[in-house]
Amino acid sequence: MSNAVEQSSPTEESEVLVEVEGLKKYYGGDGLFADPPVKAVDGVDFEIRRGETLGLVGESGCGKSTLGRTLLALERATEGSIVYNGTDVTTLSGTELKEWRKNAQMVFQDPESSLNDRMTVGEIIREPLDAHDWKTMNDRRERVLDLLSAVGLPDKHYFRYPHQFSGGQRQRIGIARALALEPDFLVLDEPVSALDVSVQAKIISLLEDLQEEFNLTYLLIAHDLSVVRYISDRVAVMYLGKIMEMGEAEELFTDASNPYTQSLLSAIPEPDPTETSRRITLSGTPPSPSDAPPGCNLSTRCPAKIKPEAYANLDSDLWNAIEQFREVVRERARITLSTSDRVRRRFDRFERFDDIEESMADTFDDLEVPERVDEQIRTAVEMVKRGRPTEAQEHLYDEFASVCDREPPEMHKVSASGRYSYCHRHTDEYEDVGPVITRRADSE
Ligand SMILES: Nc1ncnc2c1ncn2[C@@H]1O[C@H](COP(=O)(O)OP(=O)(O)OP(=O)(O)O)[C@@H](O)[C@H]1O
Repeated sequence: MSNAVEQSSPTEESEVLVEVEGLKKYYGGDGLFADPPVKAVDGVDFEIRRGETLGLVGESGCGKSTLGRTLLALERATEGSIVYNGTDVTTLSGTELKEWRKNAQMVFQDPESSLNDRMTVGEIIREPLDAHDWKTMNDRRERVLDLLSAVGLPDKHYFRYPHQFSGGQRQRIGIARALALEPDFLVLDEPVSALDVSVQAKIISLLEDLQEEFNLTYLLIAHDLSVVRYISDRVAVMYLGKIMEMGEAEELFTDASNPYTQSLLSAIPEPDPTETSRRITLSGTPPSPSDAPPGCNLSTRCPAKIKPEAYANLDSDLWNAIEQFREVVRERARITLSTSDRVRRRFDRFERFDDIEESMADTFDDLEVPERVDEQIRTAVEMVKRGRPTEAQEHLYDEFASVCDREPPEMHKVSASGRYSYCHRHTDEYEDVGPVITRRADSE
């Protein structure tokens, strides 16, 4: 248990290289009649220390690549600051931005498509040097030869073409190119996921050697959690545009605090088949990043969600059924109605959502439903049938929402090393995450 804190860590011995505050990256949403924006990154605060590897994990679409690209100013931030070595990168443009970009580069996932097949390897690696008019042509050639050697490729590859190489070799070329301008900071976006396992190990070891040799700082985006655990000093866990938990890698992997991290980690297969660990499944599907829940981002799927006071002692199956039904109504509210549907609704002829009755029956038929709950559900069903799912959604929210639906959680320091996590359960007011998840899983 802990209290909400300003972001801080007692182990902040090393120098901070990148400091991110309130960073948001939204797509679209401009204009009077536009759809709501896609909130790919929705207010993240963290820092990256010089020389460390920060792992960034989370389900597909949670905003990892967007965050990586925004940190490199390849995307313009919607809000917030990215202070790199004292400079707020979000305020740079033109020559200043071009000059800054030397410091920070990206290594892409797919070595098949990220290299231009019409250029020789030498030209590919030299291109950033040419673009920045770096020293003389002779110096550039020397630099490329040095880089080839640094990534373990012989000089003779200078005049060859990328298609003559294997995936691993192509990734070495991509890494050499990223290093050309002597950056301090690299975003590695799934750098090994397109490679065979045996090749993955070699590229990881190369990245480690280069980090040591050139004192590089890495942000490593990867979906393979074992790779992240192996290579990262610290790890940030992202869900729906927000960081849910962040801290020392080994500690986070063995003692996660946030329900989302616990669920993500429970999906890793046990190396020892005699050990059985429980898989924590999240209900439903992730909400759209253009329609995130108003409270905690995880509130629609959380395995440790807090129940509202009036229903604190409600049977777990019934509680799950209510949550499931709320999700069904939420899905209906996301459907854009055609003009004819809206006309029918106006004249009380709307029938498109009549099957909500069936969904209600499927969800609640085997359960004992108290009168108060029954009444609320039936009212919502009538609203949906009349073509007003948003009203139904609000009606269910008013009755069944808990603190998790209503308020975004604050950041809490959850370990002595300074790991932090966003969850309402990290306060003394509520039972801790672990026992709740275990009890709910046992009762299923
Ligand atoms: N240029 C864009 N325009 C509109 N939406 C975008 C754009 N780029 C990303 N998105 C949306 O932003 C959200 C986050 O995408 P992003 O690629 O950053 O996620 P991710 O975690 O890196 O996913 P993955 O692991 O699959 O690469 C997604 O909903 C995606 O569709």
